[in-house]
Amino acid sequence: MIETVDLTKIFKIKRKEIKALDSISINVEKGKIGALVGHNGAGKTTLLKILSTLVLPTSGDAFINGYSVTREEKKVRENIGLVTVSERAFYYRLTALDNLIFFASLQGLSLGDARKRANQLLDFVGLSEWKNVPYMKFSTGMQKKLALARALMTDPPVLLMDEPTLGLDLVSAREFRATIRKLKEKNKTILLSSHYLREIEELADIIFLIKRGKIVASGTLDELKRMTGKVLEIITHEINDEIRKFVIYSTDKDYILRIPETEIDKVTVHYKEVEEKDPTLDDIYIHFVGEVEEDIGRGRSRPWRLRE
Ligand SMILES: Nc1ncnc2c1ncn2[C@@H]1O[C@H](COP(=O)(O)OP(=O)(O)OP(=O)(O)O)[C@@H](O)[C@H]1O
Repeated sequence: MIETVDLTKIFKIKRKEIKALDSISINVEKGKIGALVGHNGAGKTTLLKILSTLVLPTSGDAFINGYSVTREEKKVRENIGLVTVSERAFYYRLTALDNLIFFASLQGLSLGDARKRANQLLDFVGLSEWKNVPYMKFSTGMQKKLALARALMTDPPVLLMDEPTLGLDLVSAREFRATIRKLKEKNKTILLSSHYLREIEELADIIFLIKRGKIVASGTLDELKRMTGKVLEIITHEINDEIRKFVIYSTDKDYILRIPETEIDKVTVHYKEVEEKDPTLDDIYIHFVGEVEEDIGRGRSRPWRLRE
């Protein structure tokens, strides 16, 4: 299980303070997949780093299977596998197999056990054929698979993945998602961050929407859909700053917008056609997270009204 309680992280650079996480409380139950979703700089990586004991929180605490990241670092490390995006995480000249054996030896596995486990995991992530190839020849997809294999070397119950499919082609991303689903079947608890809403829709049991270090909404996809309500799909030929974030498609003459019913009273839109739809995760994201700059320098000096 993964739990955070009022987790706050403030970075201090010279005299400036950046609140990367602001009182975050989340919970991912055993055997479930949680997804962190938010803009660049929202705080997702910082949260994953705190959970993997790489960064200490300023206040609050986080627990991996009940072990505190601030007081029981060693126990936490035994319980987690971290999959990060850094390509420099492996030795370039060593083969995939030797890399895994090297890292396993750091974690205290005997050479025999490490070799056996490394071979099993290379098979599990689909890299068996490449096990004797130096890491420097690996594509991004293969690097990610190897990072996952390394995270699984000690068979940890909890996996933390920062953008696991970033930079992967369609087929590699699909394969990677299938592997993540297999891990769920093995009862692993997973927290991942992603920018790909389709991926989150496919994988996540619980979704956490983060905006500027705060959780602005969380729940299953169905719960978030209910919170967002119906969405109006509108065709209009006029656009303004208030509604720009809702545009999903534009032609020479028209814009197609999707605006949650609950927000329609707050904006001005002259429309030609309107149709009521169920919300997608894109609509949910725009509703709760929106544009990060949305409220900077744009005072809402008058109430916005829908006019036909
Ligand atoms: N070591 C650090 N020192 C100072 N500020 C930092 C540090 N790490 C992160 N930050 C700041 O904390 C905030 C959150 O960053 P974080 O990397 O956690 O966001 P993110 O949601 O993972 O973004 P991305 O999607 O771009 O990876 C940002 O404003 C970032 O600039």
